[in-house]
Amino acid sequence: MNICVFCASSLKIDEKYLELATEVGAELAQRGHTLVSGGATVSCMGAVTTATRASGGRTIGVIPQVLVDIEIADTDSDELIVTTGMRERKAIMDERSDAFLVLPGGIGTLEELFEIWTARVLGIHDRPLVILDPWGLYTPLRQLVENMYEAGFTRANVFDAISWTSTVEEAFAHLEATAKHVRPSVEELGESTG
Ligand SMILES: C/C(=C\CNc1ncnc2c1ncn2[C@@H]1O[C@H](COP(=O)(O)O)[C@@H](O)[C@H]1O)CO
Repeated sequence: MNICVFCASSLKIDEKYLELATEVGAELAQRGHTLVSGGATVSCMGAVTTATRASGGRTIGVIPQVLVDIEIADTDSDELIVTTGMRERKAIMDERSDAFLVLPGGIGTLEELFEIWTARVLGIHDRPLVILDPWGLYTPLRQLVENMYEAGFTRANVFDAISWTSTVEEAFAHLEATAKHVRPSVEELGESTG
């Protein structure tokens, strides 16, 4: 699968979040998946891409020109797509992904999570959306959405559209068990075209 990982760009976070992103990148590659990321070298975004390639995995980075200009683009990416802006970037990350994994992050990560979550609740797509939150950063968010549900602001399927996990193993097991369409690998494509 092409798995999109949304995660932090901040340089101020605890080392444990970078270690988690590294573990996720390695696991993603070892399970034979391709990483779709925001194409930046900073923080967890950089950690997940570096670890994916270090474990033999393929990476697709999608980054707006403005971030290329400040020289944080992941130029080692197997495929680096430069977009005119953030909206186009998110649209391409969406198009290129079979499943979505959200790690601890800030408001940029939340924006990405909510776009995919909302679309799934509305039935616009049925791809897996998994949160990996070992330290409970998103527990208040979950509570907030529960409050919204109880007050009638969200649809009943809001929690069917997302899975909360706390270990890397659990997160990947869930992504793989619930994915409905899987892309042929680069090797399989090569074989079929001779
Ligand atoms: C120069 C530094 C960071 C540059 N900022 C970003 N670089 C790349 N991608 C970013 C940046 N800020 C937001 N994004 C996007 O949102 C997600 C992460 O945002 P968050 O607020 O850190 O959760 C990320 O997936 C990007 O798509 C160093 O300070």
